[in-house]
Amino acid sequence: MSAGIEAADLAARIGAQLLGADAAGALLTGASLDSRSVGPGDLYCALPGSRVHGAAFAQQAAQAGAAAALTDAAGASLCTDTGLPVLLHEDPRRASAEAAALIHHRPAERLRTVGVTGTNGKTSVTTMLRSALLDLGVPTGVMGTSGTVFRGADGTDHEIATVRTTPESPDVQAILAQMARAGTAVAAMEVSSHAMVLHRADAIVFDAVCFTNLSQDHLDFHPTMEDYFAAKASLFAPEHARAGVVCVDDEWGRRLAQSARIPVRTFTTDPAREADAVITRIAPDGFGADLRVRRTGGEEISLRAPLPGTHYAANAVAVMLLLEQIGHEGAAARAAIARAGSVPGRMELISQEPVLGVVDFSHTEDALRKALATLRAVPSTRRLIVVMGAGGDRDRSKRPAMGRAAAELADVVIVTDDNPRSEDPASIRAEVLQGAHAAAAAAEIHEVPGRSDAIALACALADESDTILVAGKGAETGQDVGGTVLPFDDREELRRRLAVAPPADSTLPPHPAEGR
Ligand SMILES: CC(=O)N[C@H]1[C@@H](OP(=O)(O)OP(=O)(O)OC[C@H]2O[C@@H](n3ccc(=O)[nH]c3=O)[C@H](O)[C@@H]2O)O[C@H](CO)[C@@H](O)[C@@H]1O[C@H](C)C(=O)N[C@@H](C)C(=O)N[C@H](CCC(=O)O)C(=O)O
Ligand SMILES: Nc1ncnc2c1ncn2[C@@H]1O[C@H](COP(=O)(O)OP(=O)(O)OP(=O)(O)O)[C@@H](O)[C@H]1O
Ligand SMILES: N[C@H](CCC[C@H](N)C(=O)O)C(=O)O
Ligand SMILES: [Mg+2]
Repeated sequence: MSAGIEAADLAARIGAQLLGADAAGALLTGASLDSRSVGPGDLYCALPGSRVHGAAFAQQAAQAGAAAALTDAAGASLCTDTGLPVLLHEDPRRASAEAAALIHHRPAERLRTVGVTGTNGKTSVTTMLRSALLDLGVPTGVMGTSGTVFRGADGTDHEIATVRTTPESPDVQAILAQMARAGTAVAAMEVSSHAMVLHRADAIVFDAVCFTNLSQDHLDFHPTMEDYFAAKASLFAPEHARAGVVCVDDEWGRRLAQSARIPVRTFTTDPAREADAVITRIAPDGFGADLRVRRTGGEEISLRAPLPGTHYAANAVAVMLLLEQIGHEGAAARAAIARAGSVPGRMELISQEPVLGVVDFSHTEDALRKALATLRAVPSTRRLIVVMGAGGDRDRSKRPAMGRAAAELADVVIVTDDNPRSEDPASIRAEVLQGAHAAAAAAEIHEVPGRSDAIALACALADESDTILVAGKGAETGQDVGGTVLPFDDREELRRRLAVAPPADSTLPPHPAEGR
């Protein structure tokens, strides 16, 4: 089905006023809210931003072939000046999702959709879900931090290089349309809190949604944890989803289970708690774990988590419950989870001996604590060495908390850089170090500017039976310094320093390389 709707029809359906002579018949075949990616026939969504009004770029969008603009009163004159037909709406950001859905003929209704939210675990759960569904023979796509990949009905894999955890709504709708056209049966996507506030995942009623957990992050964008929670919780409403799965390990999840306006099933890693699925036993096995799970009614089932730690046990159960909600139940679905394999850059095993080397995307205090506690529990671990830092132009208040967590749980902490972006790397390190030094712990603390040198120091300090965790960047392939992204991959760097051979090809089509 090819995209397209006439401007007058679109304006009527989104409740916009249409301005411009001869505007009614303009055919809109795509949409974009960034003038730099507008193509011929697109609706340019000129939105008010935090820095500038998108209408300032309407001329550029018109030159690139836009067929109309969607904007608010503040952007109207700049848009009409271009001569383009203008759809005037009081909330153009919200309207752009609905407009893009209409232009693409509501793609979310042409496949099954799963949305995963929570501070940590979104990429892990969507990736594990994709692996399990592919194993079950279901052509599946994922959209998230690691980019977008999807399998068509003919078995062909496609890749789209998306950058955000949740792309902008016109991109989300265009990608879902591509998936639907290719015959993808299930689309699993990460839904960030930014996405909920900025209406990126509007105009989708997910068949199933999942809440993994909430802990401190993004307090640069959200004024309070309550606001951050409210953004994520808003996904659990009939206009966004039909059914949900909620981890009730933390207080936020318990509140969500009570307040959700859609039916939800709950799960927990705490055997003392009540839930629809309770993990009663986690038996580490290799670099994964065998789980026992108690279901409603008391039935006990077995499930394999492909990665270690209580958090990956929780993720495996989340995947099991999501599969149930989209019609894949029982032993076959559980066997597919067991075969799911690993998640790039998440507790990724780089070497096993003489040093256990692991790369993980822990970039919050909670994730760092989980990763360090998991590695501490590995019987072969003698000393635990962590290389970590915190991102620039992101929540500053998490930096000391991350430093403190590292110093409390590791024996050696090497504080280094992690995408300083526009900030001074030394001042970011100072904030992390302040937390590390404040910890009531005896950890040895080093500051090493330059991530490559930091990883080198970790490898030099490691003796036989020590464990190295390189935290924060996971599968990222670049280091953003002052807006320039320099090639950098923790996994390659650690492999090189430990003189480990790169892994054999995975059987799954790879995710596109993560940007930053
Ligand atoms: C904080 C945040 O999310 N800001 C988003 C917001 O930017 P803004 O309001 O500052 O936009 P602006 O720079 O004032 O520009 C106004 C408008 O002009 C447009 N523009 C601007 C310049 C130009 O040349 N042409 C053009 O059309 C912009 O696309 C925008 O629509 O609206 C823009 C699009 O309208 C988004 O691209 C932008 O995301 C920026 C890039 C961003 O970095 N977001 C990150 C923090 C983010 O979304 N992260 C979450 C993290 C998830 C997680 O970790 O859980 C994610 O989902 O990825
Ligand atoms: N269920 C979980 N609970 C807590 N921590 C987790 C969980 N799952 C994964 N983690 C930790 O969080 C890190 C990030 O995981 P993942 O990439 O899956 O999260 P995300 O929600 O997609 O993050 P982002 O917001 O950056 O997209 C992992 O490397 C791991 O350390
Ligand atoms: N989705 C997260 C990723 C953070 C990754 C970390 N390496 C950093 O740069 O802070 C964010 O944009 O906040
Ligand atoms: Mg993610």
